[in-house]
Amino acid sequence: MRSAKDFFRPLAVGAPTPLTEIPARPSRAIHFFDPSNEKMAAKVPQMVGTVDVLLGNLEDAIKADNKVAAREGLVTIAQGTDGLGGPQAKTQLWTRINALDSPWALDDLTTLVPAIGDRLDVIMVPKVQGAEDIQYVDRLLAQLEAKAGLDRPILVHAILETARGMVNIEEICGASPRMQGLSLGPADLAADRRMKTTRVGGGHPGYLVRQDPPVNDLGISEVDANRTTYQQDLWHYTIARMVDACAMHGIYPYYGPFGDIADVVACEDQFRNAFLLGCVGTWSLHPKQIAIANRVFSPSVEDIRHARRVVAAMGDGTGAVMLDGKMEDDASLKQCLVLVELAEQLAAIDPELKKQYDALDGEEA
Ligand SMILES: CC(C)(COP(=O)(O)OP(=O)(O)OC[C@H]1O[C@@H](n2cnc3c(N)ncnc32)[C@H](O)[C@@H]1OP(=O)(O)O)[C@@H](O)C(=O)NCCC(=O)NCCSC(=O)C[C@](C)(O)C(=O)O
Ligand SMILES: [Mg+2]
Repeated sequence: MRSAKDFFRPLAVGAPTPLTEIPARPSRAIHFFDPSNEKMAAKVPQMVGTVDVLLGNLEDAIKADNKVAAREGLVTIAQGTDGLGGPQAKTQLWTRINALDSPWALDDLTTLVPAIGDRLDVIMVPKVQGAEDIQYVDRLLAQLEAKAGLDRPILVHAILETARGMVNIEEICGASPRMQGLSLGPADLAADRRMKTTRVGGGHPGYLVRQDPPVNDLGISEVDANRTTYQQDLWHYTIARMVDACAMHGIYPYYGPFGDIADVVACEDQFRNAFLLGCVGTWSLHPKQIAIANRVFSPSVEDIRHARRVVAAMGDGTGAVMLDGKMEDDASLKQCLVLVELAEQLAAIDPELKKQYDALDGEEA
């Protein structure tokens, strides 16, 4: 563990000073593309400005034979695409490097940082097991940033994909001032936990609770298979744990992948559960998931209307008032302010959303 006085010191001479606060940049959809896939790569320039984050994936889903092509493709795309990546860009540029124990991770970092370090906002590290993985990347990035003369630290995002990573979640979040956030890796995590699922995220029809049975005159249950069942969320515990760990450390939780690309309805449900629990965004694997993520992770106009009314009704923010038959007080005001602040951040980059929220301005509180 680093002492508090050293925590915000650069880990290499000449490396940029770590940030004391992680900027709340909109990142509703982190859209994955394979930089070695010509068709996908060709779509990147037209996606800039339409999605909050474009992520060049180098890890799983990239064939072993294409690992070098993906890395080089990402460099070409980052260098040749205007408006992509960097602190002022509307669309951030992230990458997911290969796992730290793979033959590719070191070359990923030593190639990308000198070539496109000024464009790369966040590096996603897969299969993080504990603070030691983050600390390794932290020091190496500092050395590479110093060598490349970068003036801004590249942030780090961990994917939770192992039981050990989940158990060590708080120490992972607090391992470095570079830590930007966490994502759920449901497929690897399920395998590591030996869950009996075969999907990439989403629910399972077998994970359910069933309505109580009818009871006969003697008070004995009559077993009836045709009772209503309610499918439960397999990921509730994991997401809730991520949200707490991130909130405690001032970093951001994200859902992750939803592999049933065709099922846009269940995808939206899963994303919304994560939004309501505190996540700021999710992954998009296919272009059609971007609009779903943008919709779900932007507060609705109705929520903002209500939140603004509570803010207005609460005056100096203390005490209790009645609004529409409900009690509002300091704590409900704080919840409303979370939504109002998020709406302001999103309106600053999303003109369509800004128009919708601005239309509320004339309404009476
Ligand atoms: C699902 C797939 C195979 C369907 O790909 P497709 O070609 O069959 O789909 P399509 O509907 O036919 O595509 C229509 C058009 O969109 C393009 N397209 C399609 N996808 C994209 C994209 N992402 N970005 C940009 N363009 C895309 C595609 O090339 C095509 O272009 P065309 O009209 O010119 O022919 C494809 O979308 C894909 O490969 N997506 C990315 C998958 C990925 O990144 N997986 C890894 C993340 S999940 C994960 O790793 C798990 C985790 C966290 O580790 C753990 O839980 O453990
Ligand atoms: Mg994985």
